[in-house]
Amino acid sequence: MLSIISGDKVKLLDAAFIKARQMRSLDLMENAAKAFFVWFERMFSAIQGEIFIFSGPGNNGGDGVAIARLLAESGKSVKLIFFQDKEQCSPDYQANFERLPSKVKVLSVLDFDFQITENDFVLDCIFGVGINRPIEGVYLEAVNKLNHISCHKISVDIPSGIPSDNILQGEAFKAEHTLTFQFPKFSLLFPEHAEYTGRIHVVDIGIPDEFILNFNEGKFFLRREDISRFHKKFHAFSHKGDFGRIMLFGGSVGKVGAMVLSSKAALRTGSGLVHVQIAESERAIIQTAVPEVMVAGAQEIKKLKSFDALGIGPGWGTEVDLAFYCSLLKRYHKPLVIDADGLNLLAKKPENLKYVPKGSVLTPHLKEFQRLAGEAKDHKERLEKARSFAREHGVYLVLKGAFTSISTPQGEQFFNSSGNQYMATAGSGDVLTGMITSFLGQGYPPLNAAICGVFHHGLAGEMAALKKRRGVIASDIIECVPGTFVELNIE
Ligand SMILES: NC(=O)C1=CN([C@@H]2O[C@H](COP(=O)(O)OP(=O)(O)OC[C@H]3O[C@@H](n4cnc5c(N)ncnc54)[C@H](O)[C@@H]3O)[C@@H](O)[C@H]2O)[C@@H](O)CC1
Ligand SMILES: [K+]
Repeated sequence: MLSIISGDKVKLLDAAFIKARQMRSLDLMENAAKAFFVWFERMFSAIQGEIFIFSGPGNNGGDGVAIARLLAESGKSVKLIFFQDKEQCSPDYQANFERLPSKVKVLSVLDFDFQITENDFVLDCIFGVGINRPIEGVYLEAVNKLNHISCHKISVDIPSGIPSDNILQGEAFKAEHTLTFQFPKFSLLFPEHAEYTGRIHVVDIGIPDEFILNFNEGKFFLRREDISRFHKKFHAFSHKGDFGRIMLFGGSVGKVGAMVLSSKAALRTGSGLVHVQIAESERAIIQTAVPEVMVAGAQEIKKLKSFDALGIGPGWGTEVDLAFYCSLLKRYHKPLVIDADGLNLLAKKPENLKYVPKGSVLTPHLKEFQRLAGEAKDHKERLEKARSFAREHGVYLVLKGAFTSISTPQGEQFFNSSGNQYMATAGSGDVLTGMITSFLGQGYPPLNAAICGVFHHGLAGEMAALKKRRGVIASDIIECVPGTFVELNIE
């Protein structure tokens, strides 16, 4: 798992690592430039355009100069455009400048005509995590011009102008791809910056995760290779009971589809037995749509404790009898999952939050979270609110969206890397509720259930989108859930 650390700690991290390894900062810059070069070759080997590298005065600019050398040595046509005289640039920038081969054409931004064509590349190495104020003057002029040119655009470490841990003030470079070193900078995960970052790629520059952990501030980035350790192992002697008995509450008149999706997703995630509690008139629908599901009667509701996990909310409606809801929460003492109308009902009467069993998983989308915790001026503040909410109520808060975050009662935050925009479709959230409830019912601790649910859900969305793109619907995501276990090699 990658630690996400703040920009001002990056310098401390670099210094500590360099000291521990008895290397030079220049060597670390070389690692970064090489990592970029390898990635670039892999991504764009088929495109033959000219490469324009815009280099600012700090070490981000220094990366650009080192990259210019590597690309030129591999036979590419490279122009380096600088903003400050060499003497005013960082020492590692200067050292790299001395090593530039003569075939790299070097010119001041003041003399550059911005003649760049569609097949060409612009590498944005103007500012990295050292940016400390909005860009202006010659930098702003260049960024504005570049943002109006159509070509391949890549930001190195972070799009220039975006502060590493805050919301952008003013303008920034708009990239198609951002190649970030070692871990994603926090602000790359904010929806406000999506039009600037393009696709985000993380490359290793040789600092081990364990080393970065020393500087961790409780934020983690979840990648594919991290997921298997959160899974429970089952064996040949495992029986239906081991895979859990769960009950889902929801599906009011006209919204039974939400329960169809949740219950199917739970079964596809591995649940042994799934009961649903739905409006009386809708029973035939669910039993036809999902014959594997059982409809709960008064007996099951009475014996709530015999269920391994509950999932509350998909399509429930807000007309639910609150006394019934509170009695569920009060009678069930194990972690459960609350989504959709289950959350809306809590937002209406926040005093009922105290009945939510500790360790439960709440899965609001941005609007539902706003109803629960109030308005936030931006995503940074929203994430802070999510962290406080999880702490205050002793729950795991899954804030859904791109880079879904999971805030824990201990104050940590995990950011998911799977998924895509095509999953923003009706019923996608109901699928996630079914999946997390399923993992919880299979005996996963709540954090593991939330992490596995969120990651597999996103991966299923990616798999569904391979053939269907914006035509993906929630049922397609469910169909791809089993394939995610195969893909991640989970038994
Ligand atoms: N471990 C890592 O993450 C590594 C980072 N490296 C690179 O180093 C970068 C950080 O380098 P620096 O700390 O030198 O920072 P930057 O390269 O981001 O630039 C900072 C310089 O720009 C000036 N500046 C800041 N904001 C400005 C503004 N709005 N207008 C004009 N000037 C402004 C500062 O006074 C300083 O001189 C990273 O983003 C990365 O690209 C790599 O070289 C090596 C390893
Ligand atoms: K940059």
